[in-house]
Amino acid sequence: MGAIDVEAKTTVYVVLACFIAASGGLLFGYDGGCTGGVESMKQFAQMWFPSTADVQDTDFYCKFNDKPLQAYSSVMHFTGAVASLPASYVTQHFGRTTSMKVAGTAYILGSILQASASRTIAMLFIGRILWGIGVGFGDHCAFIYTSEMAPPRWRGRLNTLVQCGTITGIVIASAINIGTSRIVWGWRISLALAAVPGSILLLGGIFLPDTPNSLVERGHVDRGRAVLRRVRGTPDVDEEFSSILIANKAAQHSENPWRSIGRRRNRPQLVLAIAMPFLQQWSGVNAVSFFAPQIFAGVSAFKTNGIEGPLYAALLVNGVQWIATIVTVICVDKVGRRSLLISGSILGLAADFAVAIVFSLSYSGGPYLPTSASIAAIVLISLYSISFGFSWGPIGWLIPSEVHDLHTRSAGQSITVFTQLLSGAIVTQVFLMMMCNLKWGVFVFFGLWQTVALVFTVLLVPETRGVPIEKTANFVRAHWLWRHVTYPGGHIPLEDMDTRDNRVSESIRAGNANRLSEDDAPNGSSPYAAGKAKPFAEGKAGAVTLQQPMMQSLAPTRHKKLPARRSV
Ligand SMILES: OC[C@H]1O[C@](O)(CO)[C@@H](O)[C@@H]1O
Repeated sequence: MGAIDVEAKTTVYVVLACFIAASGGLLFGYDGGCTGGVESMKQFAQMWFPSTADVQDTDFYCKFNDKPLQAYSSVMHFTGAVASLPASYVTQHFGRTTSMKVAGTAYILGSILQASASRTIAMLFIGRILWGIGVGFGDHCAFIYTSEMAPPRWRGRLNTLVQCGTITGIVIASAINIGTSRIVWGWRISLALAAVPGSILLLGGIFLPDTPNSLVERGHVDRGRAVLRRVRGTPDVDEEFSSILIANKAAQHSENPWRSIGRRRNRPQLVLAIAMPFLQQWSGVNAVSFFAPQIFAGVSAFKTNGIEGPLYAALLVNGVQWIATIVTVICVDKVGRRSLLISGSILGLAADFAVAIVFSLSYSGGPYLPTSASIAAIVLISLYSISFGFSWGPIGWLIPSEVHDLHTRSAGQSITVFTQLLSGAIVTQVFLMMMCNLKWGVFVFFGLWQTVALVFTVLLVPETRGVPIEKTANFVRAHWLWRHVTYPGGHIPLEDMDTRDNRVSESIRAGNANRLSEDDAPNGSSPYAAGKAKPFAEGKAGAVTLQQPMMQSLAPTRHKKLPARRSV
């Protein structure tokens, strides 16, 4: 029995399309890297937040504990969280590329407003609100676009490009800030340059094709097939296209996706959609990415370098994260998601606790840490940053974006973007206040969240590497623990067994669906549920292959014999 490799070619075209879509991440990153640095520039601080402009003698932990400054930092996140909800509607009903256009346009307008702000601080805040809209829409569509365009074997790699875009944006903005901090009104240049990633995304929205899944979902079946042929670089796409059609057919519920996602059968996906971005943010990454210049402004090793010293430290910490993220882009489809998450959590929590120990032992009041402690802090914060870069940074986005059925995918992605940005907003808003009150304890706090993330991953995160996107939802439902949440008694119904198990698919082909469940699943337990059958077969180099009978069992006529799907 021949196995059919559904891995189509990974064409230059699809890689390029995903690169452009990944600039949805660039918007987010540029914002993060730019804002922290701009806030630490003297002219900007004197003009807009005068109480933070002269902090020479203030306590190390409390230097930047300024309410308006925190509000300016976090307003982008709050708006982004809110914007991700309408983004779901637009992405689902008007296409992924329409959301790209909205995101790019809002971001460009936000840059113009902030860079030209004078007299009233409202211009700064409105500009940042527009950036929030850009990030809410941009993150929403970028992850869905890359997941749907990518062939299964490359999905992890292409999807993690978005986070790679984010950290690239942070690094570029950190480098630009070093240059602009030497120029009078340099902060305006930093803010104006944000229009560049906005323009890339806008042009992408105008010139890129929408995904085959979105086109089919919106009734453009022929265009969907044509795009699939173009991105796969072959006319022979019938098998993949038929699974998109079937997934679309299954998705044509009359039920509202927001209601569907709350159903019992979608509970694991919903929990992953919320927990992954939540845990990603509560590991404290924004404290490091956005506030690195502020943290390092209190570190004695940099005090002689004026404003530039902390900016260099920020560049270093984000630069190592950038390298770690690229490593994951390269290896995520080989190594798998779980092992990266687990090792990242362990390294991250160790680094957090170690930073807390260094700070607690060396702090004796006053504005600066001793030099040896400063160096230790930079090394440890860099280690934390590396751990985030190869694990929760990219994979905290990847898993939630690939686990939903087509019908609930856009709503699910909104929930993820909403949770991510809301958590980011809260961390951003309270971090400087927490640092002032908890002092080194803030790093213990973040370390504890990393411990929660570790336990969550071990128990509840399924390994979705190589599973075709049309099948990940059933794959997750069948996870050894989740299946007890998804199905009454933990028994997987036959219609959800769209696995590569030959026995299942051959029996379906032979019209023995009912016999299979009686013979092979005594007491109602299925061979899959009982762990006898392997859900997915792996070919060479981790490529997932579809078995011939499985493909035939996917044909709509074969489903006639299957029991009707219940809403659980
Ligand atoms: O790389 C760090 C950055 O990435 C994000 O997690 C977004 O994916 C941000 O919250 C953070 O600042």
